[in-house]
Amino acid sequence: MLQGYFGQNVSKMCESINNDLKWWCTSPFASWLWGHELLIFQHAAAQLHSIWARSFGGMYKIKGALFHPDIIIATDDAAVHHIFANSDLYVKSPVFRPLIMNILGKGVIWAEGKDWHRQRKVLSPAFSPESVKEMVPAIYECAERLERNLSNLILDSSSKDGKTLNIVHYISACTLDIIGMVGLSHSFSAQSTEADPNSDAAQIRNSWDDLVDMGLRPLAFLAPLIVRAIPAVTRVPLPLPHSQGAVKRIVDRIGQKILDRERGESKAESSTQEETAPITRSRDIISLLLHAKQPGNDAHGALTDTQILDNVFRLFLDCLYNCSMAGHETTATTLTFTLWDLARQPAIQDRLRAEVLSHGRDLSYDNIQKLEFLDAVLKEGLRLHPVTAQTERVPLQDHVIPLSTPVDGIGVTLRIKKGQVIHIPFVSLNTSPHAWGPTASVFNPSRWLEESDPASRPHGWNGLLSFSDGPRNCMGWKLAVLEMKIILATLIRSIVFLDTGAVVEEKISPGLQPIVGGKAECCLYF
Ligand code: HEM
Repeated sequence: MLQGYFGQNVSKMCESINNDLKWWCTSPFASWLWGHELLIFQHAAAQLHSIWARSFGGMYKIKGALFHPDIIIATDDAAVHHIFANSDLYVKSPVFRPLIMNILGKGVIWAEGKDWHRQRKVLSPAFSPESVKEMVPAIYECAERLERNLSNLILDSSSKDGKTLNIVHYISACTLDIIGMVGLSHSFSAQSTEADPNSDAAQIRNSWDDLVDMGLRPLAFLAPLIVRAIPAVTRVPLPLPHSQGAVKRIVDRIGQKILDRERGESKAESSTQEETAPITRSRDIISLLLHAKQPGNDAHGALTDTQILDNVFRLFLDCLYNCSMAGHETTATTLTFTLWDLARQPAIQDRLRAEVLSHGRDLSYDNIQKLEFLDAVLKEGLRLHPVTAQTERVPLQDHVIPLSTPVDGIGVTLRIKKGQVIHIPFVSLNTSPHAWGPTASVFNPSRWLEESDPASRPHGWNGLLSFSDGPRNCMGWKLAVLEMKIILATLIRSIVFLDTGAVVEEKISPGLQPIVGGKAECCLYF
């Protein structure tokens, strides 16, 4: 029988769950082989955790697959805040680190301890408010290109009844172009209408599609479980790391080219600096990393070439696997889901369009900041569809976790052992009725415009866990938010998005994905 962590009554849970979970209710045991993990995989992202958290409270245990010890699911606000605040103690699973290293290299996402502190410090200036503001012209350029491309496609459509497009690829091409320009001063031309199918952008796109497809197959359930049961398997060339290896090779090659170009430029700069006025150094990420390597700059210590490449790579495949998604894919997926929400709620879409158009066609940076409803729509999209649907942490020593809701027989703290695997489902936290009220699962941007005491909100960015929390929160959140606001405002001012009526399921592969008929896609009608 499913054990509420603290032994709550299972019949209480049965009252609140829907029909397709009846099997679960009547099942006396978790599967002896798969524990509860197969069931969780078979459902929509974190769907079961949201239900179980309502029945068992903020902390409960599930049975691990392949005889893995029980896993704690944490959705208690104080506990989750405590875990993220102590990021040196609660680390990403050591078992999966070699896999992350194979896929992502030894960049900031893989690093722990002193290495992570150093890399994060070196990267931080690239994401300061001033640096992000400098990225605005590039973001506008790409957003307007997307608006033009979509408008032309709609106008060219021979059908009088409008046009249906899978919006995912268009938005992701736009955000790839943005990340190329702001991160690397590199143009991928992903939005070019005459795109070469062999171009880097096309290859990145194809590899990403392969990865998403693979994540929807049964192997995606098995692969991490096998790695967890037999960690040495990460040294065997498995299909999954191979597919990502292809992307890594592309990105390493681009990264190396950019590195050589930047090195050439810095040499040229230093040889002319004595004769001319000092040259303003570019603030893109690669330049910042190279700056950290300059002799005499001991502030952060020198990064090795491999670390520089790993961080370049990191830009493209940001958060992949452990926290999933590429820097551009995270943003693209959030936008896709938000547009889908707007397509299903035409009144909300109209209200957003009216707000954007009230500023004319001049969508300056300052004007964008003033758009309160746009801000509310974006927050609501991020709340309902956190692309990193869940994450995992493991304590390096025995520890005591504080709880916001005292539990009978346990009290206000929970003692946990070193090595205990803890899963934190962001989706469930962001849609908890306890924090967000009875309409927690409904797309209702107006909730952000209502008076509320900020202290009553959960921890995280505006009470959301979408960008995680604590010292290891998302480094790119300011860029992501600005980028999404500009793209959304640019599109909504001239295009009306309509729902096709297709049933879209949200699955994790490797981050949250819109899935229609077993395939990753989100079609909208224009
Ligand atoms: C909507 C867009 C985005 C979302 C929802 C998002 C979400 C997240 C989350 C949840 C984490 C923590 C994952 C974990 O610890 O398990 C993370 C980490 C990170 N994100 Fe993002 N991200 C987004 C966009 C970006 C962008 C555009 C960049 C940079 C270009 C970026 C850079 C990073 C970095 C560097 C980390 C690792 C931080 C560290 O470990 O110290 N993210 N992101």
